[in-house]
Amino acid sequence: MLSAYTSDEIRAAERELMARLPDGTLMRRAATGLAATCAGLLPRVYGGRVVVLAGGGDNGGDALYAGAALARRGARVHAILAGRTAHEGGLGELRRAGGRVAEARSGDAVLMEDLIVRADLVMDGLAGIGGAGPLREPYATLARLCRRAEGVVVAVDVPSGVDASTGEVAGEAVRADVTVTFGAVKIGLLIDPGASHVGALTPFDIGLRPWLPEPGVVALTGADVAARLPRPGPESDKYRRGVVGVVAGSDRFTGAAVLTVGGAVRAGAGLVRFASSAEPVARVRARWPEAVTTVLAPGEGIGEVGRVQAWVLGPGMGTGEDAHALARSVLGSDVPVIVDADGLTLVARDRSLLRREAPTLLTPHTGELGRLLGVPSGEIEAARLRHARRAAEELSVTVLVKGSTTLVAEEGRPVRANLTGTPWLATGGTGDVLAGIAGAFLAAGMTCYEAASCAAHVHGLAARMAAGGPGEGEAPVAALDVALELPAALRSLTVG
Ligand SMILES: NC(=O)C1=CN([C@@H]2O[C@H](COP(=O)(O)OP(=O)(O)OC[C@H]3O[C@@H](n4cnc5c(N)ncnc54)[C@H](O)[C@@H]3O)[C@@H](O)[C@H]2O)[C@@H](O)CC1
Ligand SMILES: [K+]
Repeated sequence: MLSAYTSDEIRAAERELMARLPDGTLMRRAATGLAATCAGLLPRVYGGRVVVLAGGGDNGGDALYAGAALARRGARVHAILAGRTAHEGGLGELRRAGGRVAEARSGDAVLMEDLIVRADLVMDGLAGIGGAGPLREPYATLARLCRRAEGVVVAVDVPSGVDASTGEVAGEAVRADVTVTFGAVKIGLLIDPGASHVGALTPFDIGLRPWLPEPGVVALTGADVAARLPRPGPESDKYRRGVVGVVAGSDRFTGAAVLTVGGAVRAGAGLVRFASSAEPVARVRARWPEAVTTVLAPGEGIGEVGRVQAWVLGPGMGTGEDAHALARSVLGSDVPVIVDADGLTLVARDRSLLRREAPTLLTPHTGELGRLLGVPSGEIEAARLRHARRAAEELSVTVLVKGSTTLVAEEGRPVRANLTGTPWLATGGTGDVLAGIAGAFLAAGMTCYEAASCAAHVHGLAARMAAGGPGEGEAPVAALDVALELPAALRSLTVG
């Protein structure tokens, strides 16, 4: 399990550790790790062109010390100082190692731009966990110039401009190829928009672990998911493996039903019971003969469908009066329910639907979450963590917020960030598949929190496999491809 922390938590741990070590030890450790990573990224250290962007704080200090280490190995290092002051020790060491220094406020702008664009490696030491609010000038201009860098951009601790505690980006921010982060992963490195500025995340241990608190955000690894997934034993039968009920689709939207059932079937449900109007039932029967189907008359509830251990409610079911009555019938059951898509619209209109004893998992994208909370979706995208937590608290449910970073929030537990997502997943119908997967896991006896976070992981993995790896040439995926790839994704997970 990967644990992530706020800036304040990291600082508190640093204070504890620093009190037990000679002055400057931690920065030395950090700079040594940073220099080693940078050396590995340069085609050749000797003669390599390195630009160090140094802010006025300790983040700049790390970068200057690391620059000095590279200069001692023969790299041609230029530091560009963004602050009115710079870390004294780091600057002195860089100068002694033969590094050159320019000041962003007074130096030749064209020359500095040229240095950044043509460097083999740019180290972003503008701001780390001490960064606050949108980057001011000249920090912002330097961060912007990094986009044009032809060489590799290495963020020191945090890409400057990204809020280390939340992943929020209020203005200009560095887009790094690699981020070397010290002591522990910061929350903002896992959550978009911050996460998409990180590049390859490279944690470097400086010994903080014993002083870190319980994390507020965590991410499951493949081994964590493998250890949690239900595996059939010799005693298993379809009922023990879990019966998922799916209420989805309508005469207008039949595809959502096929995809949701597909997600559940391919993720290993013992049995899927599908209930809807005649047209989606016909489509589901044709595509998934494994499913047991029931045709519901308009306004009819789920009374005759048979026993299930968890329901998936919503994809393509419509939002009219009959759909509302059906939703009430499903949410009136005493088993866990996943509410997705149209189900979320119904719940946003009538929150009384959520008053129930059994657990509920909502799976909104940011637009749907916006409707649930009465907040524009742009605000949610800019501050995902805050809104995911707020939704879980306000609605007293487990919430899985879909999007470029999928988050699972439940009151009293760390938020789980999913790391397997891929931009290829941003295509119609993939959410239906995700709801089906979560349904299969929930019916097998997992909690909403575990089922949601494991489903997000497996869903992302299946999408990546369907899209092909970077080496193989990537391609767009369709939602059904993701469902079909699920067994391979599940097979690839091994308990570590
Ligand atoms: N505290 C420690 O023991 C250690 C700290 N380390 C480094 O120290 C960093 C934290 O250092 P600091 O607390 O000095 O803070 P930072 O260096 O992260 O940030 C403060 C600097 O950024 C500038 N700044 C902040 N927000 C800005 C904005 N919006 N626009 C323009 N400039 C802005 C400030 O003026 C100041 O110069 C960590 O991220 C890490 O890189 C490491 O050396 C490991 C050990
Ligand atoms: K930085």
